[in-house]
Amino acid sequence: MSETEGQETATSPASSEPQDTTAQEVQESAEGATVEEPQNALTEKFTPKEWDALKVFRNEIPDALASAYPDKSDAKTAAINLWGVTIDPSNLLDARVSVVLMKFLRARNLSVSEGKVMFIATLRWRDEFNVEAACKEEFPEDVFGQLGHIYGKDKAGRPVVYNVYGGNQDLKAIFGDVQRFLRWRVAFMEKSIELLDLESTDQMIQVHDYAGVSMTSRDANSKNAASEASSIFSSHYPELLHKKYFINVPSYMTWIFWLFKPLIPSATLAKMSVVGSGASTIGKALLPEIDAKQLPKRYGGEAEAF
Ligand code: HEM
Repeated sequence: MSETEGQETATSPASSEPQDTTAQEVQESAEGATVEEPQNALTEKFTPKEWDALKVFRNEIPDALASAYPDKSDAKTAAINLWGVTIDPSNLLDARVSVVLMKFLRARNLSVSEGKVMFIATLRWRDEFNVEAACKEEFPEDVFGQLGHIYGKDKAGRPVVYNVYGGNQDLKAIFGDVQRFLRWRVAFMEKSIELLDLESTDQMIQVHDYAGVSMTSRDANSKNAASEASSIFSSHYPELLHKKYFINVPSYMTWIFWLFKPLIPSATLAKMSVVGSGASTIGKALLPEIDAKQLPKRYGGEAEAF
């Protein structure tokens, strides 16, 4: 049975035309007419169970928007924008909207009620945190200029995003103001998401480079920043990560990985690997995913990058 077989739950009983369920799904509108379900390469991979959950979730969206924005009188009907996608409650039949909504369902094992709670909490958090302002903020180049790099793609076209938390960085200046760091980190995450077309790519690879860090780098501020950022990502950035590598981790510090275990959902933890130091060790871990031409030389690739 193909992955898309069984999605076609509401074809017109009068229709004797054979339906091409891989190209489009057909579903019944409120008036009983059949309407086409727009598809892209990502929605075509949804399973029948995922489609079922998505259809129920769509009906909950107006109510979710009303809960997220209690002060907005037209919240149930007004379109919102999330990660560059317009979510219009009056027309949710859009492939990229389906991809975004599916992230909340997948992060909650296809439970519509839990996915809805996460969706509402994410929209509220985005307002409270003021993600829009964080994205416009100018951060001092001498502090943040070398902290994040978006460079290259993996073999499946996913963007690769590097956080250089080691190196010769002034970690005291970076983490001295935890809230400012979080605004920078969230803005950097949003910038990385802009590279996802949500048509064929909807996840990224993240790399943390810890070259040169020591136990003294882990002060109260950097620990708070790390656990707060980690909690923001698991609560409000569902299913955006394909894999995450922690590279140049000093061997005596690998245990720190396990400190995060209680904070991170097990499915996310399974996407993470700790890699030792040196270009050849790192290359061995990353080259199966990222072509040498897309991988910086210092990580065992061939690219003349940062
Ligand atoms: C000593 C200096 C270190 C600093 C300044 C630091 C900084 C950070 C920051 C800011 C985050 C937030 C998440 C993000 O930015 O994507 C983070 C997350 C994390 N760090 Fe570190 N870290 C350090 C050492 C380590 C070490 C040695 C390990 C061991 C592998 C480690 C493992 C992790 C894990 C597992 C996460 C959670 C990732 C996530 O939720 O996506 N960290 N760290």
